[in-house]
Amino acid sequence: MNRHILVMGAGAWGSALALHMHRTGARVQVWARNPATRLPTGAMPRLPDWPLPSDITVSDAIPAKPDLVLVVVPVQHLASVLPLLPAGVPAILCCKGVERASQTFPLDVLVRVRPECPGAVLSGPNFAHEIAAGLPAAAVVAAPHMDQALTLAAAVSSPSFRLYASDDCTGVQLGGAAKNVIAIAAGTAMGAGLGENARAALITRGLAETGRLAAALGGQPATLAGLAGMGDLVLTCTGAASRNYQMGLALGHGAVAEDAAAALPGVAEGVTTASALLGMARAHGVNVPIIETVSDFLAKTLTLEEARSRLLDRPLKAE
Ligand SMILES: NC(=O)c1ccc[n+]([C@@H]2O[C@H](COP(=O)([O-])OP(=O)(O)OC[C@H]3O[C@@H](n4cnc5c(N)ncnc54)[C@H](O)[C@@H]3O)[C@@H](O)[C@H]2O)c1
Ligand SMILES: O=P(O)(O)OC[C@H](O)CO
Repeated sequence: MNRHILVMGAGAWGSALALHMHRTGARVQVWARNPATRLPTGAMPRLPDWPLPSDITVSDAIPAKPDLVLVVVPVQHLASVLPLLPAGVPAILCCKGVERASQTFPLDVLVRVRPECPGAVLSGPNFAHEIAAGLPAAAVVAAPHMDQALTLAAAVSSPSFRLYASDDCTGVQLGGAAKNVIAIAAGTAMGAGLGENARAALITRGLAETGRLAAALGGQPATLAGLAGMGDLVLTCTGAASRNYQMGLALGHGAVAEDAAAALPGVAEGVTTASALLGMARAHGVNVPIIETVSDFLAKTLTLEEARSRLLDRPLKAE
């Protein structure tokens, strides 16, 4: 069947997902707020030259009844884009983070802005340029009910991009949000020359605090051992292409946060998510020392040396 897919957002991830869906044989239409100035993907330094085929239309038009919508704008802009969603069409939110103003996940934003639209999320270890190149990858589609998640995972899967289904929307969204914050910590440690041992400790203890938070928020800690948790955490904390990791590297080298963010080839969601996740954790009485340290470091209430000391000088405890 020639399914009609609308991709909202024409950045790196929206473009990669448009190419992926086009390869499955779908008819793909991309919505961009300003199609004339859509960045050709080849203009991004870390991306190979992968212009969209001419039969993927890029415009500011929203079709009335596509079969599926993929929403791929940064989390802080989600609420301004969702009112454009065609009514009654399933939407998969493909962004990773926490809305700062409301301290809520993307699916909560959808329920607030468009409660009548059925929603799901897609998250996992996926660099856009690798998906665009058709390299093998896997991710998770989570929806409130497993049958919805299975249907949507099947709608997006291909022989090179394997989608697993989950009904743990909280765990999947938390994994995608937290890994960006931990990756800033990992990059900072590497940039400051603290070494591979320090990075491995940050990844492991970052996963531990994310698991605690998942349990408190009503998610399943086991989800954090999967693709949307450990899988994405490892990729983002070790893959040089990660913008969150690059942000950390620059901070570790001594850059000012605003300059480091401006030099990135796209959005680093961890920058805005750090304080929002910390707010969520505090509201639920959960101790998240790495997320707290990244948030305070980004807010410039801690120096790098103070951040290092704060993490290492805490009382010893059982693992
Ligand atoms: N790039 C990746 O490898 C990757 C992979 C998985 C998930 N993600 C997630 O996908 C989301 C988008 O990331 P990206 O890599 O595409 O970012 P990007 O910086 O490459 O592009 C963001 C796009 O959003 C558009 N945008 C910004 N504000 C908007 C608004 N108010 N209305 C409409 N469009 C707006 C920008 O014009 C741009 O085209 C993020 O949450 C990111 O964490 C990215
Ligand atoms: O470049 P980043 O840090 O936004 O990471 C991209 C993807 O989320 C990796 O899964």
